[in-house]
Amino acid sequence: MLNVKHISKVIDGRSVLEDVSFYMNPGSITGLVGRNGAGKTTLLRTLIGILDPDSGVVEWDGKSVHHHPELKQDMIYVPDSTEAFNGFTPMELADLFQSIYKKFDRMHFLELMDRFQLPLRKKIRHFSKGMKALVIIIMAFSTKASCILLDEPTNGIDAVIKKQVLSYLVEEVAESGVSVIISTHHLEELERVADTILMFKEARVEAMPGHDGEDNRYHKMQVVFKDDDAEGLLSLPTVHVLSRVGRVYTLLIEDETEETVLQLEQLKPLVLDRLPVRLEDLFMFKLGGEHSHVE
Ligand SMILES: Nc1ncnc2c1ncn2[C@@H]1O[C@H](COP(=O)(O)OP(=O)(O)OP(=O)(O)O)[C@@H](O)[C@H]1O
Repeated sequence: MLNVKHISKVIDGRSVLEDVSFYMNPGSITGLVGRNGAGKTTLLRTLIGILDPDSGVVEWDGKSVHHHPELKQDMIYVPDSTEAFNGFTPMELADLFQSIYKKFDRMHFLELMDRFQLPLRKKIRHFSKGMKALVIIIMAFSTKASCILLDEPTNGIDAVIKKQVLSYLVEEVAESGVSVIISTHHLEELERVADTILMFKEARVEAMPGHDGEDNRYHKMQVVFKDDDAEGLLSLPTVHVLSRVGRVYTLLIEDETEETVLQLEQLKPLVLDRLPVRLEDLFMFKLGGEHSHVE
């Protein structure tokens, strides 16, 4: 199990990680989201031991990752750029990984390369983005590491390959019980696969359940008012406006929903409908800033 305890990191005088704590169970997928420059890559690089935290500890199965280099056999970080691998063929890369990761499963690697019809002896620089993404992910899972950190794994790949990559991830996690962290800006794909979402804001991380992007604390409603006067609505402390187009408001309601809905009904709206909460709604609400909604 990965256990991150109160890690903090300052880079160039700026606090990038501040008292970050969370844990990750075996056989789970954790999504890491946050705005550009929030600190996602820094967190992944700190978890794997490339960067040292200024304070706090990262434990894998009870041992500090930073004090037990042998744990690196069981953890792998896949960066968002695969340029370093361009000069290799997949077979050459497999040889390299096998020399580093003692549990590297060559049969598994060959089976997957065959399943996804990827060439073994062609230089990776000649692969499409999608093929590159798949090879690197296959390579990571073939190491048989129990903790796999993926930085933007589906960047720039088309919807068909993305679906294949995500299905493959879910299958691997279910079968082999590995723990996976995926850092991504593609919120809709996390909704489908993540058990937990870690949301970055101002160097701090909030963990929330990932079930289809829903969070029990929040409910989404669409309201249409008879006239332009929605002052009553905006004065309700548990109501946040996600968007407004004319008299149509999309709202995120926090806690005490029934009471708030009663108050909304008293404003006699023309329409008051419940909508499913998407991860994107929570992202906009929590990370979008004060003026993120459409006026
Ligand atoms: N080696 C470094 N030197 C100086 N500043 C750095 C370094 N690494 C990261 N930073 C700064 O730390 C902050 C977090 O960067 P990081 O790459 O972790 O963010 P991110 O969430 O992964 O961003 P993105 O989504 O755009 O990839 C940024 O302000 C970045 O400029």
